[in-house]
Amino acid sequence: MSYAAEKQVAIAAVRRACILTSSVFNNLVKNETLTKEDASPVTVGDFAAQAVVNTILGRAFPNDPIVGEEDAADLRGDAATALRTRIVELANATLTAKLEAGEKEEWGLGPSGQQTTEQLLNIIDKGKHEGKAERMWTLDPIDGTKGFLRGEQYAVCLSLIVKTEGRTRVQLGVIGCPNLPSDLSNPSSPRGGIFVAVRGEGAYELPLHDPFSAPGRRLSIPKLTTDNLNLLESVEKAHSKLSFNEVVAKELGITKPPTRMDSQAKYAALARGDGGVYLRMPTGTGYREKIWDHAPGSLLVEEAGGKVTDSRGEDLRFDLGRDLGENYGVIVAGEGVHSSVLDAVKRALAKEKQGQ
Ligand SMILES: Nc1ncnc2c1ncn2[C@@H]1O[C@H](COP(=O)(O)OS(=O)(=O)O)[C@@H](OP(=O)(O)O)[C@H]1O
Ligand SMILES: [Mg+2]
Ligand SMILES: [Mg+2]
Ligand SMILES: [Mg+2]
Repeated sequence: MSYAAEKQVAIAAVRRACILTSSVFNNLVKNETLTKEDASPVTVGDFAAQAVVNTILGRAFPNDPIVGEEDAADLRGDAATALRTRIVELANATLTAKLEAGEKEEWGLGPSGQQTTEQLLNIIDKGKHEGKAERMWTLDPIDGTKGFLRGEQYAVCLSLIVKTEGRTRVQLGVIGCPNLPSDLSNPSSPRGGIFVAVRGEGAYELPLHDPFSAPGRRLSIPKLTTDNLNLLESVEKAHSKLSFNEVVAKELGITKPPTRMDSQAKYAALARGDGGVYLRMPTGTGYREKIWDHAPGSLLVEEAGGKVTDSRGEDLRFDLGRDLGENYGVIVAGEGVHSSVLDAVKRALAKEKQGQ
């Protein structure tokens, strides 16, 4: 299946959300960030971007469930009036902006797209789905919120997961990276891109502001050897075990320093040929990885010629609910090096067990 209609809607939704988040960053004021129950931050940008994407998906594919990271519970009380007002203003400004190439008014866009506060809170809550369905979307409206707040990497991440022939797999992935430099080695190179993959059709990078103007650049992971590999890893020490990565790098004979980057921009960078290995091993707190943090990125890398597994070499599970299941870590690499990385991870795990 080509998922052409879904792809068009998803690209348009991610583009609008990226414009919103970029404008929020430039105008973010102090009280526009909340701390969630798990102590992680969420901003007016995360909520408003989820409202925008869910509105578009809800209009274009009303029967599809959405598994979104955020919910509106913290926005409903009197204490949240200022926050709520700002989110409504941002979401409506984004939805009502004039129609661009590839967009349709029936998706809730353009001058007639204004929503009430209640409608927007309810559409944010459409993302509360349990994550088990024959067909569902995943949305991370701002992946890497901490990176977003630092003015560094973050991504708007959308995927479509479908069960076909008994297998639940990601079929479409769209990742908007407003801050990703076109050349990672040159931070002043032009920034921003939309990364798109449809299963069986390859991975592409499109221009962020005009994604329908051209077919985009096809992505293919170059054949790297351990001499020219380097690790891509999280910035936040709490999100993955960076000390373990050092051991794996040694096992692999990698000499280049790691590239640290927030969000699924790591998957996008890898798909484009930067780095070569994204390693995300659990820190031992019992945290379970979320499907929206890996679904679009994993398809993007696979379609660019890479492989994504856990540390046992097994496929990631997108059929268990909002979590990926028990956290065995995530190993992402080009086809040619994935098995060496997996072996190195296994050796490093064995050494860790022996207390070496
Ligand atoms: N303890 C723990 N372990 C592993 N992962 C966690 C943990 N806590 C949070 N998260 C998730 O990490 C998401 C951000 O991942 P990143 O790769 O961007 O991490 S990092 O910021 O680069 O460190 C982040 O996504 P966002 O919340 O969308 O930013 C979280 O879903
Ligand atoms: Mg995330
Ligand atoms: Mg997020
Ligand atoms: Mg978050």
